Amino acid sequence: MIVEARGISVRRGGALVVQDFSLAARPGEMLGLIGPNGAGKTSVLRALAALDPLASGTVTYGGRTADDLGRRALGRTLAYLPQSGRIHWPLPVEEMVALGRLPHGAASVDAAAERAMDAVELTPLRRRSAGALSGGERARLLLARALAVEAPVLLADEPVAALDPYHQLQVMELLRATARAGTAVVAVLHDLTLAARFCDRLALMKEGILIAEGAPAAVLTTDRVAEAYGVTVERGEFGGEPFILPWLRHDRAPDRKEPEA
Ligand SMILES: Nc1ncnc2c1ncn2[C@@H]1O[C@H](COP(=O)(O)OP(=O)(O)OP(=O)(O)O)[C@@H](O)[C@H]1O
Repeated sequence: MIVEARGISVRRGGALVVQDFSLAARPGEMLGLIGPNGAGKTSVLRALAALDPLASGTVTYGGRTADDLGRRALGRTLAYLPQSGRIHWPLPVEEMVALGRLPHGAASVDAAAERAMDAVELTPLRRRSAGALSGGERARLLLARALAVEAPVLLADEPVAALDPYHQLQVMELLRATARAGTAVVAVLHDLTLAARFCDRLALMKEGILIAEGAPAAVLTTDRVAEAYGVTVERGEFGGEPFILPWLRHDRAPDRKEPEA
C-alpha cells in the first residue's frame, strides 16, 4: 500500500515545524527519513501515522485518508514505532508483543506475535517483565510489537538509536526484509552509513523542509551533508557498499573539494 503525504504542514507550539512536505512510500520499499535534530522528522512520521492534525495538506493510505479508513482499519493499515518508547505496564514480553495483534482482534500470543518475537530474538525472554529489560531489549520489544501488526505500512522512529552494533544490523536487516516482503517501511535514522546501506531511497529534511530526495548516493553528497548537518564526512566503500563517517564539524574542517565520482 502506498502511503503518501501531499503538501503537508505541521504546526507545533505555534510554529510551522513541517512546511509543504510531499513524499510517497511504496510497498516493497525502505525509505529513510534523515536530517539534523529538530528538522521535523518525528513530526512528519507522526503525521504519516495520523497522530497529529495537519495545518494543511493530506496523507493518504492507498488513496484513502485516515477518516475514510476509520480507526479500526487504520490500526491494521499502519504500525508505528515511537522514538525511545517508554513501557508503562509491567506486562510480560510476550503479552506486550501480542498487543500488536489487537487491531486484528487477537488478544493472545498468536503465530504473528511469535514470528515478531523470534525476529528480534526476544523469545528466550518472553516471560520476563517488560519493565526488567535493558534499553536495547526494550527497543527491540517495541519493534516486535510493531512488527506483530503485520501492517502494510511500518513507520519506525529511530529504531536503532538504543542498539549495539550487532542489533543495529539485525534490526536494519529485519526492516529491509519486511520491506522486501511487500511493506512500505519509513524509518527515521541518524546513522548515515546505515541509511545509505539499507535504504532504497532517502528523504533529507532541514528546518521543516524536504531539501533532497532520491537514491542514497544522490542525496548524501558531501556538500549536501555539510549543508544539512554542518559536518564534513569521510566516505568509502566496502564490498561494493558505501560507508559515510561524520568526521569534523563543518566550521572546523579544512577547505576541500568533493572527490570526482
Ligand atoms: N510540543 C512541541 N511544542 C513546540 N515545539 C515542538 C514540540 N514538539 C516538537 N517541537 C519542535 O518542532 C521541531 C521539529 O521537531 P521533531 O521532533 O519533528 O524533529 P526531529 O527531526 O524528529 O528531531 P530529533 O532528530 O531531535 O528527534 C523542533 O524544532 C522541535 O523543537
